[in-house]
Amino acid sequence: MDSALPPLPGAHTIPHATAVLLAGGIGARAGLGMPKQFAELRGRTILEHSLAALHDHAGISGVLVVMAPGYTDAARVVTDGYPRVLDVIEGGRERSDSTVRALSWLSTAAIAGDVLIHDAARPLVSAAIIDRCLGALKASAAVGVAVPSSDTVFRTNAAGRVVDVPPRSSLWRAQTPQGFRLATLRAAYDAALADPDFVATDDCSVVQRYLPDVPVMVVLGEERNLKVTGPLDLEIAERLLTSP
Ligand SMILES: Nc1ccn([C@@H]2O[C@H](COP(=O)(O)OP(=O)(O)OP(=O)(O)O)[C@@H](O)[C@H]2O)c(=O)n1
Ligand SMILES: C[C@](O)(CO)[C@H](O)COP(=O)(O)O
Repeated sequence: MDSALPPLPGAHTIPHATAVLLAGGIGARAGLGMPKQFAELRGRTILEHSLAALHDHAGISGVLVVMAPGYTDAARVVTDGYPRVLDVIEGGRERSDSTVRALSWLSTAAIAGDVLIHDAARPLVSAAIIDRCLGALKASAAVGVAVPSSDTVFRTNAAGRVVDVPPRSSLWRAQTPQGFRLATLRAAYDAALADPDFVATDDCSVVQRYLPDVPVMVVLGEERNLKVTGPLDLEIAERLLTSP
């Protein structure tokens, strides 16, 4: 196979996927006055931490970066040093709209196979998590990464009354990356987009809801793979980056 890039060490033994790095949000809850993916932790932007984790993994053949509208040039300054970045494109209004844009770009580029979708807001993702996700994709068409919930979770109604307390042993907190056969994720989104009530905060739920016959399997994440959402998360992530 002709390739402009040398093969990654050990790449032939590891299953491969294209990665989508979702950085299309504006970071309203972080309150920084700019998308939080440009905040620096230990001298590198959150965007670069997340990008490097995917880019440098032997199982990732290329990374498509989906960026908040108006920030693609700023993102390219970061992605320039990463030759396996396929492109930087603009995201949509919601996270799921950004995924749809990525799926459309991948179709146009005739990229098939498996895809890992990762939040740029999770800069502490480890190679071990990516390994587990890629490994599980060999047998499953949809894979989520999650950690067992250490909190009891209340489900409430609009009045704030607790209507259900699911057993904690069945509750997991979803993280990213989430891995899919591209054809499966595309089929799920095709069905979702035909639903006028479609809302989703992650991609596994789209497969789970719209392709109920496709099992979405879970592999273990890590507590340190936190999502930088509010100001406190920035402090925690900064500290975690100094410890293994
Ligand atoms: N329209 C959007 C919204 C979110 N994301 C990405 O999805 C991930 C998880 O989203 P979240 O933490 O909610 O990020 P923001 O949307 O930026 O945050 P906020 O909701 O506080 O504005 C982030 O990497 C974010 O950049 C995206 O690609 N496109
Ligand atoms: C995908 C996700 O990170 C899993 O926990 C999460 O659902 C993203 O949610 P957000 O509302 O976009 O922060």
